[in-house]
Amino acid sequence: MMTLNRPVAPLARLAIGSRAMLSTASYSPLESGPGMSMPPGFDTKKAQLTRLSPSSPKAPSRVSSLGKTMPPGFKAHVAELGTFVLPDRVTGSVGDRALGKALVDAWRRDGIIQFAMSEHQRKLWADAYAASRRFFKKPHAEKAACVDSQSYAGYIASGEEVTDGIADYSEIFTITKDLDMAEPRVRAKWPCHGPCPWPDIEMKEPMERYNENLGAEGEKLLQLTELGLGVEPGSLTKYTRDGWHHTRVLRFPPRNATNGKGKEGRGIGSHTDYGLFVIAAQDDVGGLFIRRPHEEEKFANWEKSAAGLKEDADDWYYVPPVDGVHTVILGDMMQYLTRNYLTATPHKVGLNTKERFAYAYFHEPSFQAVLKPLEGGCGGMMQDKSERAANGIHYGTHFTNMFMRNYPDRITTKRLVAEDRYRLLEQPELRTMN
Ligand SMILES: O=C(O)CCC(=O)C(=O)O
Ligand SMILES: [Fe+2]
Repeated sequence: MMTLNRPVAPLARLAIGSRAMLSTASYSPLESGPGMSMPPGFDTKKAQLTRLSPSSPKAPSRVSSLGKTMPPGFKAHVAELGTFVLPDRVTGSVGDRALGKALVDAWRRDGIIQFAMSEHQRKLWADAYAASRRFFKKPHAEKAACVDSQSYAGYIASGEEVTDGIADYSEIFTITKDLDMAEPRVRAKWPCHGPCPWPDIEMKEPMERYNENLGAEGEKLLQLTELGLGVEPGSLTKYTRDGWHHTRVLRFPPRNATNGKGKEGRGIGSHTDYGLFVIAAQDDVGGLFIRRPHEEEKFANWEKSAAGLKEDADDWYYVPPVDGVHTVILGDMMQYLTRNYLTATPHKVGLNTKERFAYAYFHEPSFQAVLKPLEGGCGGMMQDKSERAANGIHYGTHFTNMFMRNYPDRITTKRLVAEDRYRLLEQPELRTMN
């Protein structure tokens, strides 16, 4: 794997294969190959030069093969990312600060970062992947029985989810906070609160183990982000006490074996996710595309749907599968908190020639959190002095809005509406963190 090495960020350690080196995440030149072509009018030479800092030692010498897995029929650049290594603990050391800054810079430049899985995480992902394959192989009726009328956890059939008015082909098992019927918030009929309808222990145990680990990773990333932004420690992590973290375990059918409910070749339409970060793992098939931050591309998904944004444009970046890494993209709440200094990463999924499995863990604020934009940090660059930016956002309302929008026909949405649960979101106890 070839990476552009920049002489920056002294302590942003990168592991490439077995070698560790110093650099930040970066993009390689584009690549042409089967099923790929250059976007019209794109000048590779210029692109390479603009991605290198003036003092970069040399331009890349060969074109990567990572783009070979890109789903057919898509035009996109290939994102070749360096791989960060996260420390076991964040202490606020000089090294942590440098790493935090490098992460923030990479998100601002690329919209995505990639970090190495530990040996333990490789095992957790392998077990979750095996459980996912096992689950999705089950007969339809068995999978379809995994629903709950109070939570959005459970099975979503291919063609059931809607993004920007078009059915997605992803088949999903969603995991939300698993709360039994006696739990006070479930008894009080809080929207989206209820049990997770696990099919069996073989699915539950590995997924819970993996999620717990990713939860700790998410907290570490938040602490590093605080350091990178130069805001008070706790400015972000105060929102994730009892965070409304959730997971989407995903399977995508091959492009020639769909049920015809969606659009040819489209797995999930262009969208942004809702919270702080999405930490994701994918198998070796390939299908994920992202957009880099663009000054002129303005969106705020919590106000007006960003779904469908530039879906058919040519300037997407394909995120090739790399063994042993997690990727991290940003969500709506990170954009809101930083007043657009960090923006949510628009992304979409294409269908490949083979079925594809992926795992997306969403590190989120508490359902009850009312978020306010961060103060200070980044030399005053986090600016949006509008009243709108100062009002605060109730994360639970944003989450509920998004799930009602994605699953208009699901039993959970119907019950929420029939029982007028939505109005509870205004109550003070749903807006006060414990
Ligand atoms: O399949 C992927 O890699 C990403 C899935 C995704 O965007 C989502 O579940 O929201
Ligand atoms: Fe997503």
